[in-house]
Amino acid sequence: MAEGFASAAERAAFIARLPKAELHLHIEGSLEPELMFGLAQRNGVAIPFASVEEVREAYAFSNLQDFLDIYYQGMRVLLTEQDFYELTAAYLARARGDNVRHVEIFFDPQGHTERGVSFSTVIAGITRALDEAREQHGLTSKLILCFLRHLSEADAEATLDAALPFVERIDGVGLDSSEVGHPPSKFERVFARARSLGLKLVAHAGEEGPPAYVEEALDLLKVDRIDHGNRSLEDPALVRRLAEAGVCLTVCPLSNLKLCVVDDMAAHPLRRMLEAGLAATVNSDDPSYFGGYVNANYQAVADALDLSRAELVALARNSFTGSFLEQNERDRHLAAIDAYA
Ligand SMILES: Nc1ncnc2[nH]cnc12
Ligand SMILES: [Zn+2]
Repeated sequence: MAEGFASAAERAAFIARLPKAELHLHIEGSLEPELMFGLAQRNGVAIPFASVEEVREAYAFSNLQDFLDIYYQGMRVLLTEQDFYELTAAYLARARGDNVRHVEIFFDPQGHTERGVSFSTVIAGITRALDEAREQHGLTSKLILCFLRHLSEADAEATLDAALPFVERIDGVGLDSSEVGHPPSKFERVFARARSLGLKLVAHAGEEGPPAYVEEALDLLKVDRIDHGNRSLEDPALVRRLAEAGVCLTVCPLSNLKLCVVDDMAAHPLRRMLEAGLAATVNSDDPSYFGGYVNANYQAVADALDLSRAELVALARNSFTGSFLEQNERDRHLAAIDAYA
């Protein structure tokens, strides 16, 4: 057992009560099969599954694209403001159960507007649940609009236009979907416009794509954080740069395993990232599809790598220092971690 824990059960209890932030969560990826079935029925949307068990059996992926095909199909049951509210409220309840104190949520508006669901419907449902969680439970949040990188930059520009009436409710923009063949450079102009609007910037990079995509995200998009970033480790100069600049990486262990970014959790690069001085964090990405929410991700990687108390505390601290919270809020959470640890 790692230093500081008498047993795996003691480490599990420590993780469960550790205050943490989640910085990489696609709200559409938290759609549990039970809710998918319920919404399909309520909205009269046909889905190609006969049971919840059949849905879960379909969640066997050999790469990112395999997953994305089923993820875009799943979100077709989301039609009304109430649907987006229920989806978001269900995730926030899970997050609270994992002692998550702050969340930064991605949403994919193009996955909805292309089906005729308006931007205002999506954002009204999500923000109603976020506001409720803040008022009732003190769970704070930021909202990040992701552009789908397999679509054109013109489509992303039109999406940013559609977001303008709601820009007060949006904290940042991101870049997700099929990575290889869709480098960050494709979105340089729309990210520059988002930056000029005062929005924070993040991008998925180095999940399946090469280290050069991480460099492009930094140099051309000028991102504040890198989502995933695993393949940065292939380039020692890039690792040094990320460490020196303190760039937060939002790492997603169960996602990496399910999408075959790593072959085995014991080979996960999280400890190597920490040892290299990278500001790595642990997140769930698409928890309904990948088999677990944030504590399950901490648990899986901690068990496989035998992470110590100090390493777990570092990961939780990184989740707040890498967040878009105001400094005094970050300090309040860091003090809570120190008091707990
Ligand atoms: N892990 C992931 N990578 C890229 N796009 C995504 N969309 C939802 N999850 C994603
Ligand atoms: Zn992601």
